Amino acid sequence: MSREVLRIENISKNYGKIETLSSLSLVVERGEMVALIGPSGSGKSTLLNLIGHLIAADSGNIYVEGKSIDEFNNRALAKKIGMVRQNLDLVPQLSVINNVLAGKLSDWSFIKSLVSLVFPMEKELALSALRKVGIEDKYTQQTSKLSGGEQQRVALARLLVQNPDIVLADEPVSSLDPARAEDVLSLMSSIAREENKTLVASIHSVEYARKFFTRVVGLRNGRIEFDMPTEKLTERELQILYSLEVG
Ligand SMILES: Nc1ncnc2c1ncn2[C@@H]1O[C@H](COP(=O)(O)OP(=O)(O)OP(=O)(O)O)[C@@H](O)[C@H]1O
Repeated sequence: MSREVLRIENISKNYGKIETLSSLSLVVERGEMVALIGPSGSGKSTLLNLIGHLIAADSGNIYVEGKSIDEFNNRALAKKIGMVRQNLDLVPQLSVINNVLAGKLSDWSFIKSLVSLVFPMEKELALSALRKVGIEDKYTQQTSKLSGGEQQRVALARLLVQNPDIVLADEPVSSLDPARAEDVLSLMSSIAREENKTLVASIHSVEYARKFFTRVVGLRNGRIEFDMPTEKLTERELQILYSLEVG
């Protein structure tokens, strides 16, 4: 079986006159952990949103396991791709367990989904995900009452229940203090490794990119500046990537 899970071919995306991504191509193989780094505004979130099919490209193609992303319906795509975003997309008024089970919604009928809001179904599934992320004891709590770090864990547990092959994460730890950020990243990368998932995440900290990812892609002005195994990354590439343009 081919190891290629994601192929991005000549993707361009403009917002008005701003060229956000410019004929960008990237191939990702199963099990890779790819960190997208680059200055603010370089196009990291836009790229992730395109792969997650939240926005459409102006031109170019994206293939998931060899099939064009446009050929997947929402349910089929949710089995392949899951996303954790800055705002986490959790429903604050719901209990932790109901937010976790939302990862299963694409599999369930509308009625089953509604009933599950009152009587959490597949409780064991949700509890085992919460156990993996270390907050099983909080399952009945209202999600809004949890700390930022705990809410990140709820989002990770929801992802475990959704169980997609490819995990996209947009700044997954930007709102956390360093100790918690390391905790969440280490959890995320060990889950990805154990379950042979593919991880593509935008990350501001080069230090975290080095520590938790196998491959690093540097974006600047919507183009790939470099793409290499993390251990090969040197100060020189970083200086060019983050240097300010004058004039
Ligand atoms: N919905 C939008 N409407 C207009 N412009 C947008 C929109 N989304 C992104 N852009 C522009 O596209 C460029 C790239 O934004 P993007 O959020 O992808 O960058 P980023 O690398 O993720 O930045 P950051 O690290 O600050 O999150 C920016 O110039 C931004 O202003």
